[in-house]
Amino acid sequence: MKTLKVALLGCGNVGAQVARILLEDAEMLAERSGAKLELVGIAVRNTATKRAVVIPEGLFTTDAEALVDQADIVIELLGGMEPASSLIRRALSRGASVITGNKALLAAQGPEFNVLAFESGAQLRYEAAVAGAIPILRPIYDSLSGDTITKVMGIVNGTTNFILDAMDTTGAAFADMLAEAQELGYAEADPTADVQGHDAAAKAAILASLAFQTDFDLADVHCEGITKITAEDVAAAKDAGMVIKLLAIAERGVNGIGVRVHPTLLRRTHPLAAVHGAFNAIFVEAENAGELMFYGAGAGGAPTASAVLGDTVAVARRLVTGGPLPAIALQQPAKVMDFADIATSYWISLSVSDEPGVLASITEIVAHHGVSIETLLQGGLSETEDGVAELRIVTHRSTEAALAATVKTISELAAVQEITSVLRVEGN
Ligand SMILES: NC(=O)C1=CN([C@@H]2O[C@H](COP(=O)(O)OP(=O)(O)OC[C@H]3O[C@@H](n4cnc5c(N)ncnc54)[C@H](OP(=O)(O)O)[C@@H]3O)[C@@H](O)[C@H]2O)C=CC1
Ligand SMILES: N[C@@H](CC=O)C(=O)O
Repeated sequence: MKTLKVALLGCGNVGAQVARILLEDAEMLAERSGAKLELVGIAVRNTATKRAVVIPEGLFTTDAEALVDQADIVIELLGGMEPASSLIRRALSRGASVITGNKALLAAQGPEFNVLAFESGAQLRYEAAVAGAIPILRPIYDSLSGDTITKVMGIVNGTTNFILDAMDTTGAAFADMLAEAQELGYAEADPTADVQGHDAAAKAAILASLAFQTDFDLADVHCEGITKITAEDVAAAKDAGMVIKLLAIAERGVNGIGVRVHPTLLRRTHPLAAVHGAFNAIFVEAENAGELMFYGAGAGGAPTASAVLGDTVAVARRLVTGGPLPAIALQQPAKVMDFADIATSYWISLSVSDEPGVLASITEIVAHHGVSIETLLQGGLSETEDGVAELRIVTHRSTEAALAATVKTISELAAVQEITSVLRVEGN
């Protein structure tokens, strides 16, 4: 049986689990690959660090370049831009195949890596980069290649779902749940990438690129994180039979493809509302397949390692059987829809002076901007002791531009004391 040399870059949350599986399940992996997968080394920053799993000491090295230069397959799980980018380029340039979970790097440099891989005949796979253990990239790119995808919408960040879910179900505090997500190995090395939405935005760019056969990068994704979501927002949503989730949405519109990440209100009857903890789920709509939903563990060492090993076996099989790689698909230039043109509906929560005519003025403003009201929550105005009343409005779908203008004009009304929150609503 052929032996393929595997270099592992990184031995953190995910890398340590990949090493464990490569060592513990070597026989099973060899049977499935048709080749012995020999772990020849693990590059880390500090070889003395105690690891989550027992790994022979002799495997560790700080010389990542030398390790890459002797490998048939390089698994990059360092995270960040450098040295990950240079090491991936080094591997691909010499024809070694690369597996990575580094969505931030792929969203920035994926097209260049694809070209390098094509030129040298190397394989590049990155199923772990989006939604942890869930097989989503291969289904989108391969299984649905005979269909036309119209929309991809999902929860693709485990850390933020873990935080928002805990705020909703137990009333836990944002900061406490972020610390726990870090402890459990869900968060990025710099967790601001999770809570500010950048991790989900990178995944949205990758999903959109594969779903719509065009190259999107981070700059094409409208991105809002969850740092402004308060306990009051979560409670108000709950009160209205809704839940707040951070969604990544890529959809075909009249003027192109819109890709966005933002906190979104969902009715509790929506399937995505039932995605708890660090789980992820992705809805795909295609012209002929209709609606599909993919669900599973979206973060964490072992679940993510499962996706990495799936790619490793797939790469090894091709290295064993040989044969030409499929020709690289000619990517169309991205026609990114202007965010202002995207159609959505708004939840507007505001406090107003409890005086006659307020409701009529607000209704008039909304209509003036061509927007229509779907629901006035809590029956419209509900009086409080100090003459201030809370009002919650859910609009029908309209353009972002019209909705933002509506909110601005409402905020200028003398009777409006504060716009307490503006969130988007999906699935109504
Ligand atoms: N955690 C998760 O749930 C998921 C993570 N990913 C992605 O997988 C990748 C790895 O994530 P994760 O395992 O959580 O990250 P960790 O921060 O836990 O681990 C990173 C590893 O890389 C090593 N490393 C970092 N920089 C260098 C360097 N300059 N030279 C040598 N070694 C270096 C570290 O070495 P040392 O230990 O010595 O410090 C560590 O072993 C990231 O791209 C992440 O986005 C993808 C899906 C899910
Ligand atoms: N930090 C990420 C890890 C997986 O991609 C997340 O929380 O989803």
